[in-house]
Amino acid sequence: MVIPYANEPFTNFTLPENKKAMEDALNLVAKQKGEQYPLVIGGEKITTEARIVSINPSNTQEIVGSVAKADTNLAEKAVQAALKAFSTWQYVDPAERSRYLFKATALLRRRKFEFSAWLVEEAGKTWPEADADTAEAIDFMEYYGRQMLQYQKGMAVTPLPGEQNECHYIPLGVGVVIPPWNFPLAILTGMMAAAIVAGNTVIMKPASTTPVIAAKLMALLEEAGLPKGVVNYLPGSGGVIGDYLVSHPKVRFINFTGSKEVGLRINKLAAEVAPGQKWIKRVIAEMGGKDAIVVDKEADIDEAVSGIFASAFGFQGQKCSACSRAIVVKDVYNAVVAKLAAKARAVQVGKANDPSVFMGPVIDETAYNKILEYLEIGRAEGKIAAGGGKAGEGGYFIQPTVIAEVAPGARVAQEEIFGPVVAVIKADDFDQALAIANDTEYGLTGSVYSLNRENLEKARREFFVGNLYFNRKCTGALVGVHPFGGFNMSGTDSKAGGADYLLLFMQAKAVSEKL
Ligand SMILES: NC(=O)c1ccc[n+]([C@@H]2O[C@H](COP(=O)([O-])OP(=O)(O)OC[C@H]3O[C@@H](n4cnc5c(N)ncnc54)[C@H](O)[C@@H]3O)[C@@H](O)[C@H]2O)c1
Ligand SMILES: N[C@@H](CCC=O)C(=O)O
Repeated sequence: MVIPYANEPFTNFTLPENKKAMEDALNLVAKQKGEQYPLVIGGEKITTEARIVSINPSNTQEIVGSVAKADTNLAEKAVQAALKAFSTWQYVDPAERSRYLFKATALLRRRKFEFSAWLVEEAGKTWPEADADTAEAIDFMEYYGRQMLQYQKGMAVTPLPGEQNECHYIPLGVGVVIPPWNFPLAILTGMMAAAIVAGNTVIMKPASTTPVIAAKLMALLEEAGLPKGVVNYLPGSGGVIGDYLVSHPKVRFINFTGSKEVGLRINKLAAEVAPGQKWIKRVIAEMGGKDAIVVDKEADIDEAVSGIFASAFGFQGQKCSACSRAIVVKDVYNAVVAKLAAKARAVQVGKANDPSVFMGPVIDETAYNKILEYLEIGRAEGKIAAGGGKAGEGGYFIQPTVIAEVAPGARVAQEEIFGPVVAVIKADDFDQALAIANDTEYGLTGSVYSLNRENLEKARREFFVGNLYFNRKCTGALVGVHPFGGFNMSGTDSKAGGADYLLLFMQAKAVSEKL
């Protein structure tokens, strides 16, 4: 008997005991900084001469840790280990598989502050953002564990006299899990947990900027007693081992979350049938966004500004769900720009481990330079109303930036910047605002601030995004509550954290016996 599912509560850091627990966790992490982590293949720990070094984006002089780096030989070894583990794991009772997740969740809950502290130091997440990432990882394991108990019952079929019929779910095989760095615990955990609880075995290739938190997750799974080879931890270059694994004839599915460019490449590679391959590979690809918040002339302007601010600048705008376009009806445009710019100018940017900071660094030098380039593009395409440059030395700090007077087709209004930058676009009326919102190749999240029921209903029908919100921010989907995934170039709309998600990792077998 499992207790009903409920979302993990967020931590209130204004309570002295929680603040102290987080400070203790950061101290613990500080003592472990610089440590080395091996690959884990079929339970065997393997070190390599080649390394991936993880740098603290708040302090680029500091090494968070270094991990072994797999080549294609080790990738092959990982496929073989996962195949071997699959031969038994596929027949383990689904309820038993769920229990491994419940145990791992219990362990993670006990060490919640510690995992959040690693996210602060390795990903540059502020305390609340790190806490939300850890809470979501907990939710994914709890939720998918319970979902598997439902799917275990099979699909309902129509009774036929003289036959005994059933339709039950079986796993697919060996999968490759390729996560992004921006939710390096939650998304990785969710993608891995769904696949294994459904009876598959996986190779987990973490993002190269956040491999240490993934090593911590691997250790947690081992502590939970997960059989060897069910999950294999394989950091390495995306271009080298990523391509090798995606093209491998024995790989049955790829569970990817990341950029449009890499997602499309994986989709194309996976579609080619390799010699010895006897299935069509399944690709789950969740990709980028260019998400919009529409503000109607009949709206609570202060609420709208708060929603845009939180969605555009939370975790430095590095969320696929981030608001990178605010589309405002002309009657309230100037008021929204002025209030948003004032709020952005008041933001404190600094080291993520400082609890007084609202915005930490962006992830790495490549992101830093790319965002700074977009700020220059934005300067030419619109009017910088706040921010527009670097925000300090020693780490990858960028000011929260508001670009006003941007045309809907401008590059900063069309391309995913993945940083703390929002383009504010003026619309003549609500219908035009909605048309501008839909005029993008992406379709992930969107939000509408309006007090006009007719306009809300129009948006409900016509705003073409996978996750639509009214009168609230467009980030922060909760597992079980807001199944997550987008349309068009935002991906395959897999609806992570939704009741259908596990079906992506299973196939249904109908069995009929004549009585
Ligand atoms: N839709 C969603 O649910 C969602 C969630 C989070 C992030 N994202 C998107 O992710 C992007 C940011 O993440 P990122 O910078 O890590 O993305 P990315 O595409 O650069 O990398 C994602 C992963 O792919 C790997 N990779 C790179 N080349 C590969 C290859 N040739 N074969 C296989 N794997 C390869 C990387 O090592 C990494 O683990 C943004 O576009 C963001 O919108 C989407
Ligand atoms: N699920 C997260 C976004 C994940 C992508 O970065 C949200 O809803 O904000």
